[in-house]
Amino acid sequence: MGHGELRGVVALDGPSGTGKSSAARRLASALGARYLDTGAMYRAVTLAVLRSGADLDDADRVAAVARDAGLAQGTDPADSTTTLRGEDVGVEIRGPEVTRAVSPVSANPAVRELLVAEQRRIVAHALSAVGGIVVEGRDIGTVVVPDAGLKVFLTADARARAHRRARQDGLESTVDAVLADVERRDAYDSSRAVSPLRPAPDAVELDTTDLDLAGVLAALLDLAAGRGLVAGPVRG
Ligand SMILES: Nc1ncnc2c1ncn2[C@@H]1O[C@H](COP(=O)(O)OP(=O)(O)O)[C@@H](O)[C@H]1O
Ligand SMILES: Nc1ccn([C@H]2C[C@H](O)[C@@H](COP(=O)(O)OP(=O)(O)O)O2)c(=O)n1
Repeated sequence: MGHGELRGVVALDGPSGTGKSSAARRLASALGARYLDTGAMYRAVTLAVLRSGADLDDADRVAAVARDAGLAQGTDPADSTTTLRGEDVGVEIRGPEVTRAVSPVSANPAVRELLVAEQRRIVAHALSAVGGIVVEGRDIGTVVVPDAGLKVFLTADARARAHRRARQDGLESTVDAVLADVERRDAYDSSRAVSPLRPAPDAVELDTTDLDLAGVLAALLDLAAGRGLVAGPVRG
């Protein structure tokens, strides 16, 4: 409230546990904008692949399952739903089976081509409907919306990210296991051939290790306002 309205696209990228989802959702809510969680889309396709029994290494089969999955991703920051043929899979896509398989599925070039096209369609629709959208993922500033008005690359120490993730999952005792998983997925996502995780040359890097969520939101609001992306009253 009282922050003004987002005009254009804010792209938030970065590794797991840096706070992309939390920050993107809050920023979109504060600025009356839509919110797109692209990781949820890769996770939902991964769930469809696991359910189909397809071999994760069978690139053609995985791509065919992705095309037939009936995926729909909502953009309401207060309730962003992910459905497969109308079935809400928001909880299941956060489970360990999907988390284990999502990196290889998201490295599939045909899957990326399909989802990037869908993400661009969602962005264009949001811009014409409400004028602003916050999009988070790994390749938003580099591939999906290279002309975004603001690109932010979130970072944080791996151990801080593992602590956040473990707390989120209610597994405080297994920080070391979560840390290993976070580091494995970072390495995989950063080294894949297609759209590897890396900051766009014109992205602003924001280290969230020592910031709480309110601090991250304040920094993002300042950056968006500084880029002239916020119309109307800016704070107070
Ligand atoms: N700056 C922060 N300080 C403390 N906890 C945070 C911060 N950012 C995120 N978290 C917590 O860490 C967990 C992972 O955050 P999330 O937004 O899902 O990260 P990402 O989308 O980058 O994987 C969530 O439980 C969230 O509440
Ligand atoms: N734009 C995107 C978003 C996610 N991915 C891949 C890489 C990630 O390991 C998985 C899951 O992304 P998600 O943001 O849900 O993951 P975390 O919340 O960080 O655990 O999807 C991607 O390749 N490109």
